Amino acid sequence: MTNKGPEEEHPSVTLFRQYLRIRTVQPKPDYGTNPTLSSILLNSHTDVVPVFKEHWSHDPFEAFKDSEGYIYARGAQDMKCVSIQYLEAVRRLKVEGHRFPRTIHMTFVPDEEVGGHQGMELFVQRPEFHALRAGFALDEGIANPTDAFTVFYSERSPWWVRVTSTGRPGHASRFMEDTAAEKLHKVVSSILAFREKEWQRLQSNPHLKEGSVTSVNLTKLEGGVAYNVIPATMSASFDFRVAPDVDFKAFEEQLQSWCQAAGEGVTLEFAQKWMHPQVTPTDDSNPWWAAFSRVCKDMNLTLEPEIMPAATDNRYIRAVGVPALGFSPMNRTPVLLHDHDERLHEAVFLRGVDIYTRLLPALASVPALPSDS
Ligand SMILES: CSCC[C@H](NC=O)C(=O)O
Ligand SMILES: [Zn+2]
Ligand SMILES: [Zn+2]
Repeated sequence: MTNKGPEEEHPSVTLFRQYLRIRTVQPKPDYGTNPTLSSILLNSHTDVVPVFKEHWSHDPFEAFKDSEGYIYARGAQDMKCVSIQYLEAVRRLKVEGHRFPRTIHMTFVPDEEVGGHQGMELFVQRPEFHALRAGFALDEGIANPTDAFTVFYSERSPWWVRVTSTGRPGHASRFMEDTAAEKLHKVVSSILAFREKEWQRLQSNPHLKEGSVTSVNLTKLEGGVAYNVIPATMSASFDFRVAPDVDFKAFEEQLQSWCQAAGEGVTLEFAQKWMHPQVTPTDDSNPWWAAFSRVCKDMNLTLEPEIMPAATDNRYIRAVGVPALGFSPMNRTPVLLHDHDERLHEAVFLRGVDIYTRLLPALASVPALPSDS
C-alpha cells in the first residue's frame, strides 16, 4: 500500500500514526521535553450525582442545548465540562505543534462524588501515581455568577459524626427520667447553637467566605419503635465541614464535651474524619500560583481565591505534598452543581477551553524548581 494523502486517510489511522511518532522508548520515554522536571496533573472525575428527573426542564442525560446556547445535563458544571476542556486544550496545543519542558498528565477518576475512596484516595498511594512525578495539579472548582472566576486553594475537612444516645426505656405515658431522646436533644441543641454561631460569624464579616467558617448540618435522625414505647437508643448524624484553620484536637474535644454534658451513655463515632487539610499558597512565593495568576491577569480574568466549602479529590493530592488549585472556568454562571437543571452556556464552555489553552503552556513551562531535583 502506498501512503495516502491526509485527506483520504481515515482519522483513526492518522491519530494512530501521530501516536507512533511519539518516542515513548523506555527507559527514557519522551513524555515531555524535560522529563527530569515534575509534571502537571489535570484531574477530573467522571461520576455525577443522581437526578430528580421530574424537576428538570430537559432530560438530564440528553445534553439538550436551548436556543440561547445553554446546555442542560447532569455533569454540565460538575465536572464533565472540565474533562473535555482539558482534552480540547491539549488537542489544540498538540495540533499547533507546541512542546513544553514539563509533561502534562490527565487523570479521570471514577468516584469523587462518594468520597474518592476507591479512586484518588488509593491512587495517590500507588507507585503509578508517584511515577507521574506531579509537581502541581488542577482539579475542579465551582461556577461564579459574577464576572469573576473562583479559584480554590484549600478545602474544609469533612467530619461525618454519628451521636448515639442510650437511656431508660419504658411506657411512653410516663415521665421517665434519663431518656435517650432528652439527652440526644441536648447534643443536637449544642451543635445547632454552634452552627448558628458560625453562620452569624459568616454573615457579619463581609471578608469571610463560606469556606472560611465551619459548617454543620443535622442530616439524619434514627431510632424509636412505636408511639408508646420510649426507645433505649436514638442517634443523630451530622455533616461537619471543618475550616482549615481550626485546631482539630480542640474541636474534637469540644464535640466530646457536648456529648458528656448531655449525660451518661452518649457517645460519638466518625464515619468520615479528614485530618490532613493543606493550603496551597496564593502568593508569588508559589511559582505555580505565579504562573496561574499571571495568565489570568494577561487574559483580564478576575480571580477570587477561596477555600472549597465541599470536599474534592484535591484534598488527597495536596495531602501527598502536591500543590493544587480547584478551578472550573465558569464565570457569569449560576452555581448549579448537584442542583436541578444543571447547565452551562456553550460560550462559557468554549471560553474555558481558551483559558486552559493559555494556562497549560504557562504551567508546563515553569522553570526548574528546587523541589524538582
Ligand atoms: C466527604 S466525601 C463526599 C465528597 C463530596 N464531594 C462533592 O460533592 C462532598 O460531600 O463534599
Ligand atoms: Zn465535582
Ligand atoms: Zn459534585
